[in-house]
Amino acid sequence: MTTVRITGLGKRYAATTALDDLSLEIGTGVTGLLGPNGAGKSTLLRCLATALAPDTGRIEAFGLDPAVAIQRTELRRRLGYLPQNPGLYPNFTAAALLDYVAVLKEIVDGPQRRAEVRRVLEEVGLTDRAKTRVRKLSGGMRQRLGLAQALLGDPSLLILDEPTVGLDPEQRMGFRALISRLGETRTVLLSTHQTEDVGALCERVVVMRRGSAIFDGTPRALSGLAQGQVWLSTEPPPAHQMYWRTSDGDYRTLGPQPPQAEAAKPSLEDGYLMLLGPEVAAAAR
Ligand SMILES: Nc1ncnc2c1ncn2[C@@H]1O[C@H](COP(=O)(O)OP(=O)(O)OP(=O)(O)O)[C@@H](O)[C@H]1O
Repeated sequence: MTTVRITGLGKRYAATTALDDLSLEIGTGVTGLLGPNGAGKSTLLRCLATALAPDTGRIEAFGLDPAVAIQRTELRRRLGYLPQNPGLYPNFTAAALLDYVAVLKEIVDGPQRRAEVRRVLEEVGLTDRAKTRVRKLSGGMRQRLGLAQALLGDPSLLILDEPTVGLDPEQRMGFRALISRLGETRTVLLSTHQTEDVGALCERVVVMRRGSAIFDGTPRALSGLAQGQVWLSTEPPPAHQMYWRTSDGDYRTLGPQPPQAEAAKPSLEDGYLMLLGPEVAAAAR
């Protein structure tokens, strides 16, 4: 079911076009945003979180238009946002910070607020750090606290800007399980640079480049873009080809078949790199 409709969204910062006539419909479940640095992912998430007003175009979420003040307030009640740099007050304890945000989220009843703070701490596995000051938490713990504040009030729309950044592999697994579960009944839009996150988490992936969506489909369809174009060999391919060394010491090549190379099953990363090929190759030079 479509819950968010974005139509012709545009945003410029001086001479930079961050969003270029972007249209997108998002529904219940987890949708992943992939794209190179500067593609406009954070700008899109900020606009959706009502933290930034677009220059042109329209957003409609749960039938609410954030350009209209009263509807914007109602939408804010229904969304949780994890920004790229959440700026958590360093001298607050984890629990005090969540209590503070819970007040801002209009959870005014004391016992209800304390129960909600306990619930979100539990969700992100930080119960034993409730009394630790933010400045003493590790980067991964701060990231989990950032997610916890987004979960306060059980929002229907979760907007998560690079939620798995700074997490170790075990925490990443835990986060993926939590986000997948949240996506069963909510609309979750997240940005990431990790193609594995998208494969593990998202029913749908949107690839952005220079403010536009250049791919919109399932993770399987994104992998499929590299079908018949992925090769493994023990010897390096010709230098002009796009290739890299794998952890097994083999060479993985994208594009035409190099000499003595065998066909390999495409991964999501292969599909993504095929899509962005010329740009990635140019950046590597
Ligand atoms: N506050 C700002 N002032 C000026 N330019 C900005 C500002 N925020 C973003 N930009 C520019 O807008 C473009 C899109 O940036 P944005 O942060 O949305 O991209 P992104 O896809 O999230 O990138 P990343 O993956 O590096 O986080 C970039 O060229 C960026 O330099």
